Amino acid sequence: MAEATEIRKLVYLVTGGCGFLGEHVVRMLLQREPRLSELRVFDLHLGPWLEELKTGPVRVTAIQGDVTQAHEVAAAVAGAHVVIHTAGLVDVFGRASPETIYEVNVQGTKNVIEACVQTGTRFLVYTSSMEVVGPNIKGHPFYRGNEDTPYEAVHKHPYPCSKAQAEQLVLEANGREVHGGLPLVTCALRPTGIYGEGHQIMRDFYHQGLRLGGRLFRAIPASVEHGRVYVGNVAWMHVLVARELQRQTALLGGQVYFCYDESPYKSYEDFNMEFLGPCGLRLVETRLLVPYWLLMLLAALNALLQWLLRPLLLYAPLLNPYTLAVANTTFTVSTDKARRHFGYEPLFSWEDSRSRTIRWVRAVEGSAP
Ligand SMILES: NC(=O)C1=CN([C@@H]2O[C@H](COP(=O)(O)OP(=O)(O)OC[C@H]3O[C@@H](n4cnc5c(N)ncnc54)[C@H](O)[C@@H]3O)[C@@H](O)[C@H]2O)C=CC1
Ligand SMILES: CC(C)CCC[C@@H](C)[C@H]1CC[C@H]2[C@@H]3[C@H](O)CC4=CC(=O)CC[C@]4(C)[C@H]3CC[C@]12C
Repeated sequence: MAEATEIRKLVYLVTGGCGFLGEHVVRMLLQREPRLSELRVFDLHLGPWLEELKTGPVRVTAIQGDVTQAHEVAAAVAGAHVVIHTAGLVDVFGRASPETIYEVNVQGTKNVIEACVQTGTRFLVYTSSMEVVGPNIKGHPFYRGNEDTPYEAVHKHPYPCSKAQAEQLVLEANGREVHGGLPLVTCALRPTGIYGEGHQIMRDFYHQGLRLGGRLFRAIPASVEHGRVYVGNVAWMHVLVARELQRQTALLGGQVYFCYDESPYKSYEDFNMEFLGPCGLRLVETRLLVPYWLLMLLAALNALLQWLLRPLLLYAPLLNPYTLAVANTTFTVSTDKARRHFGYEPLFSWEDSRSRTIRWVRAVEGSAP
């Protein structure tokens, strides 16, 4: 017991700690970071599940706050050794304005960096995204690429633009002098499409399938590969990189890493069927009935309706020209950079990731959409 208290001396802050990924990072830190003494969970909306975490050996501090408010961020960061910045506005459906997306994702990240500099926090891990690379607006495939694969990253949509800007800010901040005179050490993780327990879009597809009598209709050719990674492995990568950033500052500082695991390369829809299939849904082949030009037309119509209805109501369906382009462009990664740099191996096998996700979808079954 005395030993455990002796080694527990680190304070971590997780921004966005009540989100889909953030919750997994929080739980993973509590399970797998033995040097943790205090875990600060910062989010705009705090989850009630945080209460159950307050009984363990680590002090869990819930902080309701907004990353766009510099003073709130600085107060939360003060005294933390490590910040894991996952908070972000994940919106590719036109729910939020481009200004709001920029404010949260870019200004929020600037506030986190400045708070580290002002208060003397030295280690910052940023949750970036595959979207900072692509798919680009030209629809070029990125086929099993790695962090060094050349790719023309051209964005127009506010979400990837904001993530790319924020990532650049984080990487440029590496080496800046923080309060106390030591250098800031930063890195960025780029998950591909995350799946697993708590994944809202998977839940949406599941409920949509139930409404359609147990069927989903294929929209994207099976040959288009879309990179996916299990949320538990993404969380594990965050925990590991945060730990190793403190030990190997020169090697890891200023680096980017794709998040990867053993999840198979498949199309977005075929991949979802790995979980939705065992829960009773089937994917109906409709390629001949719904040609791609018709999907593009529907997506454009959705965008038009969104614009027309905006003064009256928020119309934000899953299908729009951007989501169609992302789903319809091959983007997969194949890399071992995280293994080489900080010894990352996925914690959950594909079988584990799959069965955990299926179990969660089954539990969602009774819940309202
Ligand atoms: N879901 C995915 O497939 C991927 C997500 N990412 C990135 O991972 C991170 C987490 O994403 P998810 O967990 O999927 O999203 P999420 O929406 O479930 O979680 C984001 C969290 O940030 C919080 N947040 C939003 N605005 C905030 C603000 N102004 N101040 C404080 N907290 C705020 C939200 O309340 C939420 O709890 C994001 O940065 C996202 O860009 C990257 C790649 C893929
Ligand atoms: C019937 C349609 C054509 C299918 C629509 C599926 C889309 C809603 C999703 C297909 C690909 C997803 C995105 C992708 O996984 C990459 C992402 C990374 C992020 O950082 C945030 C989420 C997302 C943009 C993700 C969003 C949903 C899709 C567009």
